[in-house]
Amino acid sequence: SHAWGYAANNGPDKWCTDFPIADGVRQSPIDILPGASSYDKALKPLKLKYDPSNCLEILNNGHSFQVTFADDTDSSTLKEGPISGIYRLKQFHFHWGASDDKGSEHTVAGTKYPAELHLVHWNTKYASFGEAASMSDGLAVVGVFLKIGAENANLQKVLEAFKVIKAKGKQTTFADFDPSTLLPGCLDYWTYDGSLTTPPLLESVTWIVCKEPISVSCEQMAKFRGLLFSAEGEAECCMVDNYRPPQPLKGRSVRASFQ
Ligand SMILES: NS(=O)(=O)c1cc(F)cc(F)c1
Ligand SMILES: [Zn+2]
Repeated sequence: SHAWGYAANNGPDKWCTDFPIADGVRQSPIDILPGASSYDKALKPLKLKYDPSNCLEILNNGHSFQVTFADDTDSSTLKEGPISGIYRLKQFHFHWGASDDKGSEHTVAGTKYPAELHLVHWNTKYASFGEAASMSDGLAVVGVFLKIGAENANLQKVLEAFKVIKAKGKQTTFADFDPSTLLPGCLDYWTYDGSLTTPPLLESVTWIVCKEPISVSCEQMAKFRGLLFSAEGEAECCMVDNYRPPQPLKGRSVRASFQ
């Protein structure tokens, strides 16, 4: 079975064994070089509309924690930006480090942030997330960097749920959460064609990475690191460094929505 993870024996350098697309032509994340990205005046502002009542549950899946949304209607959607059509929010999750000097998946001219938020959306021209995930224009993920600073009050509700989802496989109901509270004030972004950053590493993602980070305090980051990769009854293994390092650009261009 696919026991991929982030340890030396099953981490990013080993994923190509079970998932050969790991060495594909449009893999993510990447190191974003602002000086090498090209401003595209045709890029539209992001149009994000989220309905907090679509929020369903929060779960520890053994790789990260994720908040899942009801995606049976167009009430929580991403439109415009670099995409065409309507993409529905499916879930959001994070990647983070064992210390504040690392943790993000995308980097900006080599700069690593302590964490990165991913808001995952799927193209409604397809019947489901699962079908969309196998199509080159199937998914759109909005990435938001977290930077150490003031406590982020909008994260508190998520952090409070950690006590009941500490171990792999734990989940609990999570209601009335508005993910737009986790977006930066400025929605300038870089965009490029990429992939899922975890197995199955499918090359189906239009990446939309916000230039402006949101804040997180070091105490809040410590709470992220209190989650476990391990299930109840297993030897405890802290959920940290659940990020894939940047992958080769392989000729891709990165566009900027701003000058
Ligand atoms: N980390 S990611 O956003 O690329 C991602 C999203 C997803 F819905 C499934 C995955 F396996 C990976
Ligand atoms: Zn992710």
